[in-house]
Amino acid sequence: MALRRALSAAGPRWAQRLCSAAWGDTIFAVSSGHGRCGVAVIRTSGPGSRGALQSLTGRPELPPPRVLALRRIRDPTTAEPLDRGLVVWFPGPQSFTGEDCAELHLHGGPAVVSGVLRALGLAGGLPGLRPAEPGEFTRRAFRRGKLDLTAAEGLGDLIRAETEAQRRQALRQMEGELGRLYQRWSETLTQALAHLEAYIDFSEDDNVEEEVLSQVDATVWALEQEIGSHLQDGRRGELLRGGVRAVIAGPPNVGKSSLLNLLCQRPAAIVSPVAGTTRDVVEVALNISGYPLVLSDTAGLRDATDPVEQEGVSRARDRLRQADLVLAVLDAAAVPAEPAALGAALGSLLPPAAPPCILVLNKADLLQGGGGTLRDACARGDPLPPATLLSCRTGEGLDHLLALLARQLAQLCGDPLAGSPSLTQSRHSLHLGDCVAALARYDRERRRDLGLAAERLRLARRHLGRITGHVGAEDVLDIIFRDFCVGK
Ligand SMILES: Nc1nc2c(ncn2[C@@H]2O[C@H](COP(=O)(O)OP(=O)(O)OP(=O)(O)O)[C@@H](O)[C@H]2O)c(=O)[nH]1
Ligand SMILES: [K+]
Ligand SMILES: [Mg+2]
Repeated sequence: MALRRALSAAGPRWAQRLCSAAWGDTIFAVSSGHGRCGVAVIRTSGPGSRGALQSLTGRPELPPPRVLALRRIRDPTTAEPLDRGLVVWFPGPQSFTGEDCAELHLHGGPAVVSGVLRALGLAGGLPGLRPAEPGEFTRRAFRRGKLDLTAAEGLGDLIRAETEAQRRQALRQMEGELGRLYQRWSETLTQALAHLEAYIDFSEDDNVEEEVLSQVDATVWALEQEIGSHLQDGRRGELLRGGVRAVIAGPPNVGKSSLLNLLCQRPAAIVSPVAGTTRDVVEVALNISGYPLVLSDTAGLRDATDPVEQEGVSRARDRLRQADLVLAVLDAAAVPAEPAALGAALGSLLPPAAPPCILVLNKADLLQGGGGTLRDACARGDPLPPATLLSCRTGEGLDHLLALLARQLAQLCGDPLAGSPSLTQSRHSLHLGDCVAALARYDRERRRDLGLAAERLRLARRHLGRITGHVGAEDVLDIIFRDFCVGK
C-alpha cells in the first residue's frame, strides 16, 4: 500500500497500473563484482523486469530490445536521480534466463549501487520482486531449457577459472559440447531401443528382419566402447578443473621448502638449516603455463623420534598417496651420479604405486667441478623420471624445472581444446559408469530375455539423462548451484 501511495504521489498513471498488474516472481542482484568499481551491473529476471525498468527510468517506453540506452536512473518514490547509466531490455524468451530481463550498467560506487538496490527492493513491496539467491539466474535458464546441467556447470567453472587451460575447458563445456556428446549417445540409445521394441512386438509377424537385432547389438556394443574410452581419460578434465595436486617430497633439509618459496615467489614456508623444520603441510596454488597446480610442501621423510615431527612425516606420506604428481627433491651433492643408483635412491623415497614424478636435484651450486656426470645422467633420463639440477640459492635450473612441470601438466590435463570434450566432474563419471554397466548387462540379458534387455537400455539412457539434467535434475540442482555466486 505504501508503495502504491508512493508511486501515485510520484506521478504517472502507468506506474500505478504496474502495481495492479499480476506480477510473478522477479529477482534482482548485482551481477558484477562487489566493492568500488568503474561499472556495476544490476540485473533483473522475471515478468516484473519491464515495470522495474520503467519505474527506475521514469519513462513508460522501453529502449529497443538488446540495445544499450543512456538513461537517468531515479528513485521511483521521490524521483530523486540516483545515477545516469546504460540500461538494456531483454524481453523473453531471447534472454539469458528465457524470461524478461533488464540490466542496469551503473557507476560502480557503493552508494549508487545500494541506492538502486534499495529502489528495486522498494519495488519488492509489489508482489514478487526480491533479491536473487546464488545461481538463481542460471537455475532459471536451466528450467527454461536455455542450457543443460553440463552447460550450467561449465558456466560455474568459467566464472571460477583461474588459468587459461581451465578457461578453455569451461568455455567449451558451457557452449554445450559435453552436453551434446551425451545427448547424441542418448539419441543413439533411443533409436536402438525403438528398433528392439519393434523387433519384440512384430518379429512374430515376420515383418521385422533378424538383422534388426544384430544391428541393435552392434550399436550398443559400439556405444559401450565409446563411453568406456571416454571414461578412461586419466581424469584429465577433473584434474584441470580442480588443479593438479603436486607434492614436494624428499629427505630432510634438501631444500623442499626453499623450492616451494622459489616457485610461489614468496616466503610461504619456513626455511632453516635445521633438519625437520617443516611439519605442517604448506599449500600454495600456482599457474604454470596456463595449468593449475596445487603445490604442497611436506615434512622431510625420515624415521623421526620427535612425536610432532612423526606426525608431520605421517601427514607427508598421506599427501604422497593422494598426489597426482610428485616433485621428489634430493641433495645433488649427496646423491650417486650413476643413474641406476640414483633411481634406487628415488625408489626408496616414493610409495610403490607412485604417481608421475619429477626428480629435482637441488643445491647444484654446491656440486664440485660443476657436476658433469650428474648433468649427463639427467639429460639421458633413462631409467630416471624427468630430472633436473636446480639451485634454489642461485635460481640455476629453474627454467628447466618449469618446462618439465609444464610438460607433465600438459600430459596429465591434456589439451582442453583437442579431441572430444573431457568429463569434468565425478558426478559425470559416476553416471557414465552406471550407464556402461547397464549396457554390459544388456549384452548378458539379450540372450535370455529381450524385454529385460530393453529395460537395460532404458536404464542406460536414464543415467545419461541425469548428467544433462533431462532426468531427475531436482536432486542435484541444489548441489550444482550451491557454489554459484549471487547475480549469476
Ligand atoms: N647452497 C644451497 N643451499 C640451499 C639451497 N636450497 C636450500 N638451501 C639451504 O638448505 C637448508 C634447508 O632448506 P629448507 O628449504 O628448509 O629444506 P627442507 O627440505 O624444507 O627441510 P625440512 O623442512 O627440514 O625437511 C637451508 O639452510 C637453505 O638455505 C640451494 O639450492 N643451495
Ligand atoms: K630445514
Ligand atoms: Mg621444509
